[in-house]
Order: sequence, then structure tokens, then C-alpha cells
Amino acid sequence: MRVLVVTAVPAERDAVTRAFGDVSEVAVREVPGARLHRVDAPGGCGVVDVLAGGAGPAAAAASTAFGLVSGPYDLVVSAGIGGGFTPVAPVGSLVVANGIVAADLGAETPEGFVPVTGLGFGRDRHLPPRSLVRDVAAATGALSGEILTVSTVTGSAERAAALLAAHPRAAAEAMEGFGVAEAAERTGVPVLELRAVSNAVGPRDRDAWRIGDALAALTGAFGKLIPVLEGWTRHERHDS
Ligand SMILES: O=C(O)c1cccc(C(=O)CC[C@H]2O[C@@H](n3cnc4c(=O)[nH]cnc43)[C@H](O)[C@@H]2O)c1
Repeated sequence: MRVLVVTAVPAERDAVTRAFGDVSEVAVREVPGARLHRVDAPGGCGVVDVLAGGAGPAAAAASTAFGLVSGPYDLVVSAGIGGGFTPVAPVGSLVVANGIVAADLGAETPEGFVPVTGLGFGRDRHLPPRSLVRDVAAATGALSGEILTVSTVTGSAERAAALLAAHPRAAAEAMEGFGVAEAAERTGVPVLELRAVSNAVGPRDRDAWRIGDALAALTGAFGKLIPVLEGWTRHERHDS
């Protein structure tokens, strides 16, 4: 099993690698355009490469594309902290995406926001494998829902309400998932997005972000994830 995990910042990357042991013992591999932190999956069942690719969908897409060069990979995971929509995804909870949605990719019109698909081109969502989402949710306790990819962190109740009106199945928002998925899709590699909720989506209150708790939840989730990913890549990848 070979998995590429893409986070935004080094603190998130280290929260992932910490699930596999001492961060100081992680092997660093430089590949053109990306720096991979490689850990051995428990039980000798493969490798997990973790990449802090930068914030936002463009940085995420570019760094994922470079990271994929060192493949082949069975799966790409967009992971990190994120904002949770209240009351579905409270601070400290985990969300696994059953849809990775580009929430602000489109056009404003007199009738409201229209996604690129409504304009007749592009795509505005990627769908992770259903059986994998189900198994990851069961193993980690994550709830499954749509995770919105936004270029601007939501900072008002009005914007949160508008996003929910446009995407009623949204559970969380973050800034990289759609970019990671766009790169993965171009090489035919399945994608997953997993977020630990650090803050509520709504009026900006940076002091209320529980980043440490969310990073700890991310570490805990990855500790439970590997047997699921290993089973899925071995048995189910081709029929889900
Ligand atoms: O300051 C720190 O110590 C620190 C440690 C880890 C991560 C951070 C970040 O700021 C990560 C930025 C990353 O987080 C996602 N995120 C988190 N909350 C939201 C949100 O409400 N709306 C959108 N994105 C969110 C996002 O993917 C950022 O790239 C800081």
C-alpha cells in the first residue's frame, strides 16, 4: 500500500506522521517541487508519504502533482484541520468527505452564485470511493459529509448561511481538498479528505480556534486509518 497525504502546513504534516511514531525519525525525500516525509506503515504493509504543500487549492494542486511523480500511489489523502458547520460538526470532531466541493468556483449572477458546471464547463466536485468513506468513518468515528473547499476562510454568519444554503450537505470547510483531488484525478488515483475541526464556520474568532486539540484528533485518526486503507487498497479498490 502506498499513500500520499497532503496537508497545508508543517504542523498538520507532523500531526499525521506522529501517528506512526517519533517525528524526528521520519525520512525526508526531496523530489522536484516537493518534500516528502516518508513513514513506514505499521506491520510492514507499505509506505505513507506526507507532504505539506501550502495553503489554498492552487498550492495544494501544484504540490500534489509534484508529489505524485514519486508514485505510483494507491490513494491520495487531503488532510488537516478545518472549520465545522454548526451543529453538525463541532470543534474537536472529525469529518471525512463524501464529496469534495469547490464551493466558490463559479460566477455571481443576479440570481445568485452559479457553479462552473452551471456555466457549462469544468467541474465543481469530486467523489471519494463510497466504501472507503464508510470504512474510514466507522474506524475513526468521523462523520461523513461534504467538505467545501474555499479560497477565503468564512468570517461571518451571513457567509456561513449562504454556503449552507448552496450546499445543504456541507459538514466542514477547508482550503485544499478540491486542489488535491484535481491533481489526483488526472493520474487516476482515488482521493479522500479528512479534517479535524478546529473552529466553527462563522464569525471570525481566531482566539477560539482549538488547533492543538484538532491536531491531536488528526493524529488519533491516522493511527486508526492504516488498517482500513490497507484492507481497502488490497480488496476493495476496484469494486467501490
Ligand atoms: O497556528 C498554528 O499553530 C497552526 C497549526 C496548524 C494549522 C494552522 C492553520 O492555520 C492551518 C490552515 C489550514 O486550516 C484549514 N482551515 C482551518 N479552519 C478553517 C476554516 O474555518 N475555513 C477554511 N479553512 C480552514 C485550511 O485548510 C487552511 O489551509 C495553524
